Formats: sequence, structure tokens, C-alpha cells
Amino acid sequence: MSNSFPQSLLVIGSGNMAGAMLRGWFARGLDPASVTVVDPSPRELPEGVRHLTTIDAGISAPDWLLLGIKPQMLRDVAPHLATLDLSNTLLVSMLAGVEIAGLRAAVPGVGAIARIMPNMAIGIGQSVTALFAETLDQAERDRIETLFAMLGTAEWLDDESQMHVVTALSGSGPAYLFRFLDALAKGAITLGMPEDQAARLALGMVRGSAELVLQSAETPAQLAERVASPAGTTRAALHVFDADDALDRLVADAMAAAAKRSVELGQ
Ligand SMILES: NC(=O)c1ccc[n+]([C@@H]2O[C@H](COP(=O)([O-])OP(=O)(O)OC[C@H]3O[C@@H](n4cnc5c(N)ncnc54)[C@H](O)[C@@H]3O)[C@@H](O)[C@H]2O)c1
Ligand code: PRO
Repeated sequence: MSNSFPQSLLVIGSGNMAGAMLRGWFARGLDPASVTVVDPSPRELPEGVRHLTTIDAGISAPDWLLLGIKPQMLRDVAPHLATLDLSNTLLVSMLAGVEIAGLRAAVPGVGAIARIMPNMAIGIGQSVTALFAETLDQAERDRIETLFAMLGTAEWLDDESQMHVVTALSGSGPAYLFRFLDALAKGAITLGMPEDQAARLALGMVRGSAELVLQSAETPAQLAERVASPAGTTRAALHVFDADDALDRLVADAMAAAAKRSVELGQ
């Protein structure tokens, strides 16, 4: 078992994301007996953990407190956290938008705070997770990085405001890709292809293309140019994307809306 795991882990809200993290860490050796989950209706509660439906003042001081609730729930949950001794606890928050100052105001008794922004691929150990903390020592930063690198890759941000950008890029990004995949399949159906074949070919193409970018020394923009033969089919399609910078503007507008919502969620 990695000695980076917290001695005791209290998870408040074990839905899609915290549940996936726990399963990933259990597979890497975290002892379920060291974990207490507080959630009135958890999703697929991992075996062996202690489960409570509400925060109980009898919960002993945890090494780590992982917040996996929705940002909108923080106001309801925070008064219950005040009943616990968190003076030596590291609070790890995945809440979109809620900054360190907001977390500190909501949970004033906590020892230290770190923010993370993973994405849904954490469930298959392929999240890109951004990390931010203000006052942690290097050993604690290394420990956090080690634990999230187990679930994909992890990198620190220097500036907390970048968390809003990360949320709009890699946090929300899987949904953009899923919608783009869906749009590709719909496009093929409109052109006459059966639905299941359209979905299969669209997904296979996206998978191979992502792998190609990973293995190539060229940028995605350069690779796009290599697909596009002069006056060929791809160029005809790219002209549609490029007219008035339609694709770039659409994506930038969508990401700006996500970043704006992230700021709002923290207020
Ligand atoms: N879903 C994503 O792709 C994603 C990505 C990055 C960050 N996040 C952040 O992760 C957090 C969780 O998102 P999710 O998608 O896992 O949500 P989710 O709805 O699947 O999980 C939230 C959990 O909180 C529980 N809960 C509700 N009220 C509670 C209470 N009073 N006490 C304890 N638990 C309570 C719910 O029962 C649920 O199991 C959010 O703050 C979100 O901003 C989500
Ligand atoms: N899901 C969360 C949301 O939509 C945060 C990033 C991904 O608010």
C-alpha cells in the first residue's frame, strides 16, 4: 500500500466523482476501513467503508476530508462540519467555482485546504486533474500529487483564478467531446448511414485521432492540414468550420459561459 494515502479519510458526498476516486484508490491499496462516507444516497457505495447518512459529531478527526458534494450544497453541509475537530485535517475540495477563501469561510476550523479539478475520466484512471493550494508544505503537495496521479495525471496551478479556466476546459470538456461525437453520428445519419454504424465509426475515428495526436510530434492544427488534401473533401468541411471562425467562436463562447458559471458558483 502506498504510504501517501491518508490515515483516515472522511468523504462528504460520494456520487459520480468521489465514488470513482475511492474505487481507483482502493484498487491501488487504500484500505476501505480507513474511509468514512457521509452521503444520504451514495452511488454504488464501495464495500468495506463506514457509511453514515449525516455528519455525526462522533466522527473522529480525519486526516483528510474530501468534499464531493455539489457546490450549492456547501451552505447546508458547512454548519454540520463545524461540529467536528478538523484542526489537523486537510480539506480537499472538488467543488467547481468555490475558492479557497470561500471554503475557509465555510469551514473555518480546518487545518489546510487544497482544491482539485478532475474530470469524469477519473473513473477509468485517465483524468487530467488540476491542483491548487496556498499554504501547504512541499511534502503535503507531493502527497496530493501522488494520490491524484494514481487516477490519471495531476498538475499544480500557480494562480487560483486558472481553476475557472480548467473547469471550462478539462473539467467540463468531456461533455463537449461527447456532444461532438453525437453531432458527428447525427451528421452521418442525415447523410444516410444506419445509426449504430454511424456511432461506431464516429467513436473509432475520435479514438484513433486522439491516439495519433498523442503519438505525433505535430500539433492538432498541423495534423488537420495533413488530412485536408488540396480542394478535397476535408477542406470542403473545414471551410464550413472556418467561415467567420465559426468553430473557434462557438467553442470560445461555450467555454466563456462555463468559466462565468464557475465564478458564479463560488459566490
Ligand atoms: N461530474 C463531473 O464531471 C465533475 C468534474 C469535476 C468536478 N466536479 C465537482 O464534483 C462535485 C460532485 O459532482 P458529482 O458529479 O460527483 O455529483 P453527484 O451528484 O454524483 O454527487 C454528489 C453526492 O452528494 C451527495 N449529497 C447530497 N447532499 C448531501 C449532504 N447533505 N451530505 C452528504 N452528501 C450529500 C449526493 O447524494 C451525491 O451522492 C461537484 O462539486 C462538482 O462541481 C464534477
Ligand atoms: N461538472 C461540473 C459542473 O458541470 C464541474 C465540471 C464538470 O458544474
